[in-house]
Order: sequence, then C-alpha cells, then structure tokens
Amino acid sequence: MTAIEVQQLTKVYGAVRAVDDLTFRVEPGRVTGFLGPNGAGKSTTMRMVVGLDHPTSGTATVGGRTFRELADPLRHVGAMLDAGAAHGGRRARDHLLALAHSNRIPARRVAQVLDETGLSAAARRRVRSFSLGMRQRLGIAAALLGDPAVLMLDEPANGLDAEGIVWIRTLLKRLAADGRTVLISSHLMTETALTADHLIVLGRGRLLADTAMDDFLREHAGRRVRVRTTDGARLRAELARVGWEAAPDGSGGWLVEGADPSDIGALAARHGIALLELADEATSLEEAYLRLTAEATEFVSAAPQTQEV
Ligand SMILES: Nc1ncnc2c1ncn2[C@@H]1O[C@H](COP(=O)(O)OP(=O)(O)OP(=O)(O)O)[C@@H](O)[C@H]1O
Repeated sequence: MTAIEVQQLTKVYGAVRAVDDLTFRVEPGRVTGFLGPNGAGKSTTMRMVVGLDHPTSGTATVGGRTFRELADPLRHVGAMLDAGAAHGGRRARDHLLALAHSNRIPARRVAQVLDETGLSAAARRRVRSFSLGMRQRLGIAAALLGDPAVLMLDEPANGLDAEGIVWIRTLLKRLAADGRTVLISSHLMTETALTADHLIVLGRGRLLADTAMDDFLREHAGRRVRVRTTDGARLRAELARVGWEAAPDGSGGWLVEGADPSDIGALAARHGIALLELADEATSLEEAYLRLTAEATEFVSAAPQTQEV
C-alpha cells in the first residue's frame, strides 16, 4: 500500500508562502480531489511530491521515500502536471517509447497505454498536431506507462469532450478500486463531486479541509428544501410563524433554507395545505466549497498581518 505523505511542507518564493506548513496523507484505494482557489498551492505541492521543486522545509514522500530516492520513479508514481510536456515534433508513440526506455519499462506497455487512452490510431502522429484533449490523453498515457501504484494528475479533465470526461472519471475510479492512490486537482466541482471519494482543500498554501466527500458536504453545506403547493401564500405565512423563510424558486415553487423535508411536510399536514412537491435539495459541492473558501478568505483578511506582502 503506497500513500503520498506530506509533512509540515513549506515552499517560499520570495515574499510568497506558496505552501505553508502543510500536512496530509493521500491514501490508496480511493480518488482524492485536491481543491483550492487559483494560487492556493496545489501545483507547487504536486511538484514537490515529484521532485520538480525543493521544499523550503518539510517533506513530501511516496511510500515513505522521496521521489529522488525511488529507483525508476515512473514505475512508482505516474504524474501529469503539464499536458504540454511532450515535445511537439515527436510522434506520440516515440515520446512514450523514450519514457519507457529511460525508466526500464517494457516497450509493450506503450501499445497498452495508447489503447487505454484511445490514442492507438494517432500513435504515429506528431504531438504538435494533437488537440488539447489528445494532449491530455497523451499525458495520462505517460502517467499510466509504468503501471504505478500512485497517480497524481493536475486538472485531468481539462480539454476533454463529454465522452472524454466520462472516460477519465471511469478510469480514475477503476484505478482507485484496484488499490492505487489517486490524487487529482480540479476546478470542476461537479466533476470532482462525481469522481472523488475524499477531498483535500487548500487556501493560501494552508490546509482548509482533509475529509471524506460526504462529510465535507454535510459539514459545509446548508440544508434546503424545495416545495410546491396549491396555496403558496398560506404555506409561506405558516412557515414564517415558526421561523422558516420561504423564498420563490423562480418556477412557481419555494425554497426553504435550513429546513428538512419532514419539517415542512409535518407543518403542511397540520394546516391542511396540499403539497405538490417536496424535495430535499442536496447542496452542491460547489456551494459547500465556496462557503469554506469564503470563510477562509474572511479569516485571513481579518487576521492580523504577520508578514509583508
Ligand atoms: N516558480 C515560481 N516562482 C514564484 N512564485 C511561484 C512559482 N510557482 C508558484 N508561485 C506562486 O505560488 C503560489 C501558489 O501557486 P500554485 O501554482 O501552486 O497554485 P495552484 O493552487 O496550483 O493554482 P491554480 O489553481 O491557479 O493552478 C502562487 O502565488 C504563485 O504565484
């Protein structure tokens, strides 16, 4: 079982603390979404995990070893941090063959990963003729090449079409179900909600959350009920009497923040109000995430300044 372990990791660029005393573990067997606003430190953290950047202090290890200590690292960690990394003049197959050769990976893996990423027909084309989505697939093919126990992908769905997005979601879930460690950064909340089981959220280089997706939604999302009735005005008045506020949903129904369907159903029954619809509106990951990061921003701007910016 191979985990990514980040301990008291800090990276300072001049006056910017890009990563600030970060500690977390990415566990095998599940997809972990890595979230945070622009500039939160996600890419810097990932770069330190694969040895592309040196920590100012702290450690980032894979299976207890730093990336530089791993023999044939692509056989342990597959990373796609920059889908533009392949040289445009190279043919896709040759790019993968060179990577395989330098990491002592059998050449037959090249055909396998080209097939797995849907690029077999384009294997002999030069990378410069590839669309953004095809480059993305090639980056994922390179990450899969060494059949690694750990995968780390920066914005894996970037540039993929609808079919490609379903493909990558299914692939990532299967890789995690195989027992691999899968870390994906993303700004696509709906996609992350469908793919990830666990979340690590950063804000200004610091850890804001490290939690199961379900718990995250429960903790940071508000409850909300959508209700439609033949007598909206009366329902609204009765709700107001017991402290609930019903707001029009724009399509003839009402939204009641903070309520549970059973609260509304019981109240309507007591007053003989007919309900046409009563639905628990699951708050989206996007709303929960925005609430958390907004709280963090408020906290940061309200806190005393300890450093010159
Ligand atoms: N090589 C560098 N030199 C100077 N500053 C850097 C460098 N790399 C990153 N930074 C700064 O570090 C901070 C964190 O950047 P990083 O790219 O890690 O964030 P991110 O969470 O990946 O953002 P995004 O979602 O926009 O990709 C930012 O303020 C960025 O400007």
